[in-house]
Amino acid sequence: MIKLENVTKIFPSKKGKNVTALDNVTISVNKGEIHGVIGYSGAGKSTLIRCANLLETPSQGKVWIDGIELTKLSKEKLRKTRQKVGMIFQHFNLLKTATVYDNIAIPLKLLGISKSEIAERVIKYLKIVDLAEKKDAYPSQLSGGQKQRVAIARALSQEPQVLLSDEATSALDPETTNSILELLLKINAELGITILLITHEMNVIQKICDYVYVIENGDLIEQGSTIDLFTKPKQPTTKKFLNTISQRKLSDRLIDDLNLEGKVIRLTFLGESTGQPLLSKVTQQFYVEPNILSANIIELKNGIIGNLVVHLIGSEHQVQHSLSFLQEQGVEVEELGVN
Ligand SMILES: Nc1ncnc2c1ncn2[C@@H]1O[C@H](COP(=O)(O)OP(=O)(O)OP(=O)(O)O)[C@@H](O)[C@H]1O
Repeated sequence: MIKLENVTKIFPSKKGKNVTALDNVTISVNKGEIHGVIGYSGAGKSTLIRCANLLETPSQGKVWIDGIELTKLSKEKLRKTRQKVGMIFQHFNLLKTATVYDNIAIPLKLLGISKSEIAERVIKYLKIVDLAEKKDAYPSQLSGGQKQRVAIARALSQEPQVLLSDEATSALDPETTNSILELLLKINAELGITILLITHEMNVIQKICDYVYVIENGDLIEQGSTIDLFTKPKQPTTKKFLNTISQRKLSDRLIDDLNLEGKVIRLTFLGESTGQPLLSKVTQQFYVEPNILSANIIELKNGIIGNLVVHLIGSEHQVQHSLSFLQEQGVEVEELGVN
Protein backbone atom coordinates (compact mmCIF):
# COMPACT_ATOMS: atom_id res chain seq x y z
CA MET A 1 0.00 0.00 0.00
CA ILE A 2 2.90 2.37 0.82
CA LYS A 3 6.28 1.73 -0.71
CA LEU A 4 9.49 3.72 -0.70
CA GLU A 5 12.10 2.08 -2.91
CA ASN A 6 15.77 3.02 -2.60
CA VAL A 7 14.85 6.53 -1.54
CA THR A 8 17.70 8.96 -1.00
CA LYS A 9 17.20 12.58 0.03
CA ILE A 10 20.09 14.99 -0.11
CA PHE A 11 19.60 18.56 1.11
CA PRO A 12 22.04 20.91 -0.59
CA SER A 13 23.70 23.46 1.59
CA LYS A 14 25.01 26.87 0.59
CA LYS A 15 28.38 26.12 2.19
CA GLY A 16 28.70 23.15 -0.16
CA LYS A 17 28.30 20.55 2.58
CA ASN A 18 25.30 18.50 1.51
CA VAL A 19 23.21 16.67 4.11
CA THR A 20 22.15 13.12 3.24
CA ALA A 21 18.95 12.91 5.30
CA LEU A 22 17.97 9.51 3.83
CA ASP A 23 20.34 7.08 2.19
CA ASN A 24 18.87 4.39 -0.08
CA VAL A 25 15.94 3.54 2.17
CA THR A 26 13.36 0.92 1.19
CA ILE A 27 10.20 0.33 3.20
CA SER A 28 6.99 -1.44 2.30
CA VAL A 29 3.77 -1.21 4.28
CA ASN A 30 1.12 -3.82 3.46
CA LYS A 31 -2.53 -2.84 3.24
CA GLY A 32 -4.21 -2.69 6.65
CA GLU A 33 -0.97 -2.81 8.67
CA ILE A 34 0.58 -0.28 11.03
CA HIS A 35 4.30 0.29 10.53
CA GLY A 36 6.49 2.53 12.67
CA VAL A 37 9.79 4.27 12.00
CA ILE A 38 11.86 5.03 15.10
CA GLY A 39 15.05 7.02 15.38
CA TYR A 40 16.73 9.75 17.38
CA SER A 41 16.51 13.43 16.54
CA GLY A 42 18.05 14.14 13.15
CA ALA A 43 17.89 10.48 12.03
CA GLY A 44 15.73 11.35 9.02
CA LYS A 45 12.25 10.40 10.27
CA SER A 46 10.45 13.58 9.18
CA THR A 47 12.18 13.50 5.82
CA LEU A 48 11.07 9.89 5.35
CA ILE A 49 7.41 10.50 6.16
CA ARG A 50 7.37 13.65 4.02
CA CYS A 51 8.79 11.63 1.12
CA ALA A 52 5.90 9.15 1.49
CA ASN A 53 3.43 11.71 0.10
CA LEU A 54 6.02 13.71 -1.81
CA LEU A 55 5.79 16.77 0.42
CA GLU A 56 9.54 16.26 0.06
CA THR A 57 10.76 15.12 -3.37
CA PRO A 58 13.32 12.31 -3.11
CA SER A 59 16.70 13.01 -4.75
CA GLN A 60 16.62 9.39 -5.93
CA GLY A 61 14.25 6.45 -5.64
CA LYS A 62 10.56 5.77 -6.14
CA VAL A 63 7.45 6.17 -4.01
CA TRP A 64 4.20 4.23 -4.47
CA ILE A 65 0.82 4.63 -2.80
CA ASP A 66 -1.80 1.98 -3.57
CA GLY A 67 0.14 0.81 -6.63
CA ILE A 68 0.49 4.30 -8.10
CA GLU A 69 4.01 5.61 -8.54
CA LEU A 70 3.86 9.13 -7.13
CA THR A 71 7.35 9.98 -8.30
CA LYS A 72 6.30 9.98 -11.94
CA LEU A 73 2.96 11.80 -11.66
CA SER A 74 2.20 15.24 -13.01
CA LYS A 75 1.41 17.92 -10.38
CA GLU A 76 -2.31 17.67 -11.11
CA LYS A 77 -2.41 13.87 -10.82
CA LEU A 78 -0.26 14.02 -7.70
CA ARG A 79 -2.75 16.39 -6.07
CA LYS A 80 -5.57 13.92 -6.78
CA THR A 81 -3.62 10.87 -5.60
CA ARG A 82 -2.66 12.66 -2.39
CA GLN A 83 -6.33 12.47 -1.41
CA LYS A 84 -5.66 8.81 -0.66
CA VAL A 85 -3.24 9.96 2.04
CA GLY A 86 -4.20 11.70 5.28
CA MET A 87 -1.63 13.18 7.61
CA ILE A 88 -1.51 14.13 11.29
CA PHE A 89 1.19 16.15 13.02
CA GLN A 90 2.84 16.65 16.41
CA HIS A 91 1.39 20.15 16.80
CA PHE A 92 -2.01 19.34 15.27
CA ASN A 93 -1.88 22.17 12.64
CA LEU A 94 -5.45 23.38 13.34
CA LEU A 95 -6.74 26.78 12.22
CA LYS A 96 -6.96 28.79 15.44
CA THR A 97 -9.67 31.12 14.16
CA ALA A 98 -11.99 28.37 12.93
CA THR A 99 -14.33 26.16 14.96
CA VAL A 100 -13.81 22.41 15.17
CA TYR A 101 -16.54 22.00 12.54
CA ASP A 102 -14.88 24.42 10.14
CA ASN A 103 -11.43 22.97 10.69
CA ILE A 104 -12.77 19.77 9.19
CA ALA A 105 -15.17 21.38 6.69
CA ILE A 106 -12.82 23.92 5.06
CA PRO A 107 -10.43 21.40 3.43
CA LEU A 108 -13.47 19.45 2.18
CA LYS A 109 -14.91 22.63 0.67
CA LEU A 110 -11.60 23.19 -1.14
CA LEU A 111 -11.94 19.72 -2.63
CA GLY A 112 -15.29 20.74 -4.09
CA ILE A 113 -17.42 18.47 -1.92
CA SER A 114 -21.10 19.46 -1.56
CA LYS A 115 -22.37 21.20 1.58
CA SER A 116 -24.66 18.34 2.61
CA GLU A 117 -21.91 15.74 2.10
CA ILE A 118 -19.54 17.92 4.16
CA ALA A 119 -22.07 18.15 7.00
CA GLU A 120 -22.50 14.39 6.96
CA ARG A 121 -18.80 13.67 6.97
CA VAL A 122 -17.93 16.20 9.70
CA ILE A 123 -20.45 14.68 12.11
CA LYS A 124 -19.56 11.11 11.14
CA TYR A 125 -15.85 11.55 11.80
CA LEU A 126 -16.29 13.70 14.91
CA LYS A 127 -18.35 10.82 16.30
CA ILE A 128 -15.60 8.34 15.43
CA VAL A 129 -13.06 10.41 17.38
CA ASP A 130 -15.61 10.86 20.18
CA LEU A 131 -15.79 14.63 19.96
CA ALA A 132 -19.18 15.40 18.38
CA GLU A 133 -20.19 17.67 21.29
CA LYS A 134 -17.22 19.99 20.60
CA LYS A 135 -18.15 20.90 17.02
CA ASP A 136 -18.69 24.59 17.83
CA ALA A 137 -15.62 24.96 20.08
CA TYR A 138 -12.43 26.74 19.01
CA PRO A 139 -9.04 24.97 19.25
CA SER A 140 -8.03 27.21 22.21
CA GLN A 141 -10.90 25.66 24.17
CA LEU A 142 -9.61 22.11 23.67
CA SER A 143 -6.96 20.01 25.42
CA GLY A 144 -3.99 18.68 23.44
CA GLY A 145 -5.59 15.26 23.14
CA GLN A 146 -8.85 16.78 21.90
CA LYS A 147 -6.95 18.89 19.33
CA GLN A 148 -5.27 15.75 18.02
CA ARG A 149 -8.69 14.06 17.80
CA VAL A 150 -9.94 16.95 15.65
CA ALA A 151 -6.85 16.65 13.46
CA ILE A 152 -7.52 12.91 13.09
CA ALA A 153 -11.18 13.58 12.19
CA ARG A 154 -9.99 16.15 9.63
CA ALA A 155 -7.63 13.61 8.09
CA LEU A 156 -10.29 10.87 8.06
CA SER A 157 -12.95 13.14 6.57
CA GLN A 158 -11.09 13.02 3.24
CA GLU A 159 -11.63 9.25 3.39
CA PRO A 160 -7.99 8.32 2.80
CA GLN A 161 -6.66 4.77 2.49
CA VAL A 162 -3.43 5.70 4.21
CA LEU A 163 -2.70 7.76 7.31
CA LEU A 164 0.77 9.23 7.90
CA SER A 165 1.45 10.14 11.50
CA ASP A 166 4.29 12.58 12.16
CA GLU A 167 5.07 12.25 15.91
CA ALA A 168 1.33 12.58 16.62
CA THR A 169 1.67 11.81 20.34
CA SER A 170 4.99 13.52 21.11
CA ALA A 171 3.37 16.63 22.58
CA LEU A 172 0.94 14.66 24.77
CA ASP A 173 1.13 13.27 28.30
CA PRO A 174 1.33 9.47 28.73
CA GLU A 175 -2.38 8.95 29.44
CA THR A 176 -3.51 11.09 26.50
CA THR A 177 -0.88 9.36 24.34
CA ASN A 178 -2.50 6.02 25.18
CA SER A 179 -5.96 7.26 24.28
CA ILE A 180 -4.75 8.57 20.90
CA LEU A 181 -2.91 5.29 20.23
CA GLU A 182 -6.12 3.39 21.00
CA LEU A 183 -7.96 5.65 18.58
CA LEU A 184 -5.37 4.89 15.86
CA LEU A 185 -5.84 1.17 16.52
CA LYS A 186 -9.60 1.61 16.25
CA ILE A 187 -9.50 3.44 12.93
CA ASN A 188 -7.01 0.90 11.58
CA ALA A 189 -9.26 -2.01 12.61
CA GLU A 190 -12.67 -0.51 11.78
CA LEU A 191 -11.90 1.59 8.71
CA GLY A 192 -9.06 -0.61 7.40
CA ILE A 193 -6.73 2.38 7.08
CA THR A 194 -3.04 1.59 6.59
CA ILE A 195 -0.83 3.62 8.93
CA LEU A 196 2.80 4.69 8.69
CA LEU A 197 4.05 6.60 11.71
CA ILE A 198 7.29 8.14 12.87
CA THR A 199 8.20 8.40 16.53
CA HIS A 200 11.10 8.56 18.96
CA GLU A 201 9.08 6.72 21.62
CA MET A 202 9.36 2.95 21.87
CA ASN A 203 6.04 2.67 23.71
CA VAL A 204 4.27 3.93 20.57
CA ILE A 205 5.88 1.12 18.58
CA GLN A 206 5.08 -1.35 21.36
CA LYS A 207 1.40 -0.55 21.55
CA ILE A 208 0.29 -0.26 17.94
CA CYS A 209 2.87 -1.35 15.36
CA ASP A 210 2.99 -4.59 13.41
CA TYR A 211 6.40 -3.82 11.94
CA VAL A 212 9.29 -1.51 12.84
CA TYR A 213 12.11 0.29 11.03
CA VAL A 214 15.02 1.75 13.00
CA ILE A 215 16.83 4.60 11.28
CA GLU A 216 20.06 6.32 12.18
CA ASN A 217 21.90 9.07 10.29
CA GLY A 218 19.66 8.50 7.26
CA ASP A 219 20.34 4.74 7.15
CA LEU A 220 17.80 2.00 7.76
CA ILE A 221 19.84 0.01 10.28
CA GLU A 222 17.32 -2.62 11.41
CA GLN A 223 13.80 -3.74 10.61
CA GLY A 224 11.44 -6.55 11.52
CA SER A 225 8.11 -7.49 13.02
CA THR A 226 7.60 -5.77 16.36
CA ILE A 227 7.77 -9.14 18.14
CA ASP A 228 11.10 -10.02 16.49
CA LEU A 229 12.57 -6.63 17.23
CA PHE A 230 11.55 -6.78 20.89
CA THR A 231 12.85 -10.32 21.36
CA LYS A 232 15.93 -10.33 19.12
CA PRO A 233 17.25 -6.80 18.66
CA LYS A 234 20.60 -6.68 16.88
CA GLN A 235 21.78 -3.10 16.66
CA PRO A 236 23.01 -1.14 19.72
CA THR A 237 20.60 1.70 18.85
CA THR A 238 17.63 -0.68 18.82
CA LYS A 239 18.75 -2.06 22.19
CA LYS A 240 19.01 1.48 23.56
CA PHE A 241 15.44 2.20 22.50
CA LEU A 242 14.29 -1.06 24.11
CA ASN A 243 16.10 -0.09 27.28
CA THR A 244 13.52 2.69 27.67
CA ILE A 245 10.82 0.02 27.99
CA SER A 246 12.64 -2.57 30.08
CA GLN A 247 16.12 -2.71 31.50
CA ARG A 248 18.79 -4.20 29.26
CA LYS A 249 21.86 -2.94 31.12
CA LEU A 250 22.89 -2.97 34.75
CA SER A 251 24.40 0.09 36.36
CA ASP A 252 27.76 -0.08 38.13
CA ARG A 253 25.93 0.86 41.29
CA LEU A 254 23.51 -2.05 41.01
CA ILE A 255 26.40 -4.44 40.45
CA ASP A 256 28.17 -3.06 43.52
CA ASP A 257 25.06 -3.07 45.68
CA LEU A 258 24.13 -6.63 44.81
CA ASN A 259 27.73 -7.76 45.04
CA LEU A 260 27.15 -9.83 41.94
CA GLU A 261 29.46 -12.52 40.74
CA GLY A 262 28.79 -14.85 37.86
CA LYS A 263 26.46 -14.16 35.00
CA VAL A 264 23.53 -11.80 34.84
CA ILE A 265 21.24 -12.99 32.08
CA ARG A 266 18.21 -11.55 30.44
CA LEU A 267 15.66 -14.18 29.45
CA THR A 268 12.92 -13.31 27.02
CA PHE A 269 9.96 -15.65 26.91
CA LEU A 270 7.59 -15.71 23.97
CA GLY A 271 4.79 -17.99 22.86
CA GLU A 272 4.95 -21.54 24.26
CA SER A 273 7.96 -20.86 26.46
CA THR A 274 5.91 -18.41 28.57
CA GLY A 275 3.65 -21.20 29.85
CA GLN A 276 6.34 -23.54 31.19
CA PRO A 277 8.13 -23.62 34.56
CA LEU A 278 11.52 -23.53 32.85
CA LEU A 279 13.45 -21.85 35.64
CA SER A 280 12.54 -24.53 38.15
CA LYS A 281 13.56 -27.19 35.60
CA VAL A 282 16.93 -25.47 35.22
CA THR A 283 17.39 -25.49 39.00
CA GLN A 284 16.60 -29.19 39.22
CA GLN A 285 18.55 -30.39 36.17
CA PHE A 286 21.66 -28.24 36.25
CA TYR A 287 22.03 -27.37 39.95
CA VAL A 288 22.18 -23.62 39.34
CA GLU A 289 20.45 -21.12 41.58
CA PRO A 290 18.58 -18.39 39.75
CA ASN A 291 18.17 -15.15 41.65
CA ILE A 292 15.52 -13.04 39.92
CA LEU A 293 16.56 -9.37 39.76
CA SER A 294 13.63 -8.07 37.74
CA ALA A 295 10.64 -9.33 35.85
CA ASN A 296 8.15 -7.70 33.54
CA ILE A 297 5.63 -8.39 30.85
CA ILE A 298 5.47 -6.33 27.68
CA GLU A 299 2.20 -6.32 25.80
CA LEU A 300 2.70 -5.80 22.09
CA LYS A 301 -0.02 -5.36 19.50
CA ASN A 302 0.48 -8.94 18.29
CA GLY A 303 1.69 -10.81 21.35
CA ILE A 304 3.02 -10.81 24.87
CA ILE A 305 6.66 -11.05 25.88
CA GLY A 306 7.92 -11.99 29.34
CA ASN A 307 11.31 -10.67 30.48
CA LEU A 308 13.35 -11.92 33.40
CA VAL A 309 16.70 -10.59 34.52
CA VAL A 310 18.34 -13.37 36.47
CA HIS A 311 21.60 -13.76 38.34
CA LEU A 312 22.59 -17.36 37.73
CA ILE A 313 24.70 -18.73 40.55
CA GLY A 314 26.62 -21.92 39.76
CA SER A 315 29.77 -23.19 38.09
CA GLU A 316 30.50 -21.83 34.61
CA HIS A 317 29.86 -25.29 33.19
CA GLN A 318 26.44 -25.58 34.87
CA VAL A 319 25.47 -22.06 33.85
CA GLN A 320 26.40 -22.74 30.20
CA HIS A 321 24.36 -25.96 30.17
CA SER A 322 21.33 -24.26 31.64
CA LEU A 323 21.53 -21.44 29.10
CA SER A 324 21.74 -23.92 26.21
CA PHE A 325 18.72 -25.75 27.65
CA LEU A 326 16.71 -22.51 27.88
CA GLN A 327 17.61 -21.62 24.27
CA GLU A 328 16.47 -25.07 23.12
CA GLN A 329 13.12 -24.35 24.76
CA GLY A 330 12.70 -21.19 22.68
CA VAL A 331 13.83 -18.67 25.28
CA GLU A 332 15.97 -15.77 24.03
CA VAL A 333 19.09 -15.55 26.19
CA GLU A 334 21.25 -12.43 26.42
CA GLU A 335 24.10 -11.76 28.77
CA LEU A 336 23.65 -8.31 30.25
CA GLY A 337 26.50 -5.86 30.13
CA VAL A 338 27.18 -3.14 32.61
CA ASN A 339 26.40 0.49 31.83
N1 LIG B 1 15.03 21.44 4.53
C1 LIG B 1 16.23 20.99 4.98
N2 LIG B 1 17.38 21.57 4.57
C2 LIG B 1 18.58 21.12 4.98
N3 LIG B 1 18.74 20.08 5.84
C3 LIG B 1 17.62 19.48 6.29
C4 LIG B 1 16.31 19.91 5.90
N4 LIG B 1 15.39 19.10 6.52
C5 LIG B 1 16.11 18.23 7.27
N5 LIG B 1 17.44 18.43 7.13
C6 LIG B 1 18.51 17.68 7.77
O1 LIG B 1 18.29 16.30 7.48
C7 LIG B 1 18.61 15.48 8.60
C8 LIG B 1 17.36 14.69 8.99
O2 LIG B 1 16.36 15.57 9.46
P1 LIG B 1 14.89 15.08 9.87
O3 LIG B 1 14.12 16.30 10.27
O4 LIG B 1 14.34 14.24 8.79
O5 LIG B 1 15.21 14.19 11.15
P2 LIG B 1 14.22 13.68 12.29
O6 LIG B 1 14.63 12.28 12.59
O7 LIG B 1 12.81 13.90 11.88
O8 LIG B 1 14.59 14.62 13.51
P3 LIG B 1 13.60 15.30 14.62
O9 LIG B 1 13.07 14.14 15.42
O10 LIG B 1 14.53 16.17 15.40
O11 LIG B 1 12.56 16.03 13.86
C9 LIG B 1 19.08 16.43 9.71
O12 LIG B 1 20.46 16.49 9.68
C10 LIG B 1 18.48 17.77 9.28
O13 LIG B 1 19.28 18.83 9.74
